[in-house]
Amino acid sequence: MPQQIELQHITLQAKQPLVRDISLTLRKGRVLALVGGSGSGKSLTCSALLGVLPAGVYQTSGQVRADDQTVCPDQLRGFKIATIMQNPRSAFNPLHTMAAHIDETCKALDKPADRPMLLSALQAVGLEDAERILSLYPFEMSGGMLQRMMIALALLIDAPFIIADEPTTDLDMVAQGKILDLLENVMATRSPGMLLVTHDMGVVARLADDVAVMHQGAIVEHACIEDIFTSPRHPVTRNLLSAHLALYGLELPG
Ligand SMILES: Nc1ncnc2c1ncn2[C@@H]1O[C@H](COP(=O)(O)OP(=O)(O)OP(=O)(O)O)[C@@H](O)[C@H]1O
Repeated sequence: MPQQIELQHITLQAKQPLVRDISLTLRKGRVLALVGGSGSGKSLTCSALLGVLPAGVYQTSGQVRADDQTVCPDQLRGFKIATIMQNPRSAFNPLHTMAAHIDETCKALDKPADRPMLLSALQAVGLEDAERILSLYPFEMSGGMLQRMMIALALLIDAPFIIADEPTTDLDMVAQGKILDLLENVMATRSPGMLLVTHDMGVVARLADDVAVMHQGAIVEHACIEDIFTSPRHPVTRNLLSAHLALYGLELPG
């Protein structure tokens, strides 16, 4: 199993450049937060890592490496990298039960649908009544339950890396808190490498070890969590922190 996955000098473009010369390293046991305003290029960076660029977007340079070997992202998706997406409802087929989703995922990855592992993954995410949960269709579940199910699938796959793209954005405050507890627990018990995409500096403060800040398709600051919160350098980082502190009536020291 790889210990680190790197994006090296990735440049993406459609009619115009969208993402410029991005280099990031995900390490097992660490959470790298990718933050930045809307449209700064966070999701496209994740898509490049997963090899699922949208139609009309092309990679013009760069590579993905697992440990020290260049790899095709197709080899990583699912097998080595699990994804937890924003808006969990759109990630599930409305015509399939949870049991069918699990079968499909296991078949796609050529993994046996191991019952004890499945029960332990559901229990780990707090979906206790396994029989009932497995019989449910997505419309019968809340956003928080579906997000838990996505995390359970990531645990079942047992991928060493996880991309969590805005995992709490569409949830109410209580559900958000529970999902953050769960992600903290996943890090403590399984130590995957995690790429956490978020706008929310509160989420960053809770989970991240390192932070990369994106602006207009480029990484403008990359530092450990302590440095980001105590001595942010780039104006975009300072703005993100100011907006976060303002929620608590605080200001960034000059
Ligand atoms: N399929 C596409 N064709 C052309 N441009 C695209 C396409 N997908 C995204 N873009 C553009 O690329 C830029 C980066 O988009 P991206 O979705 O990566 O931003 P983001 O940081 O994830 O934003 P958000 O936080 O709002 O999800 C934006 O300017 C967006 O309009």
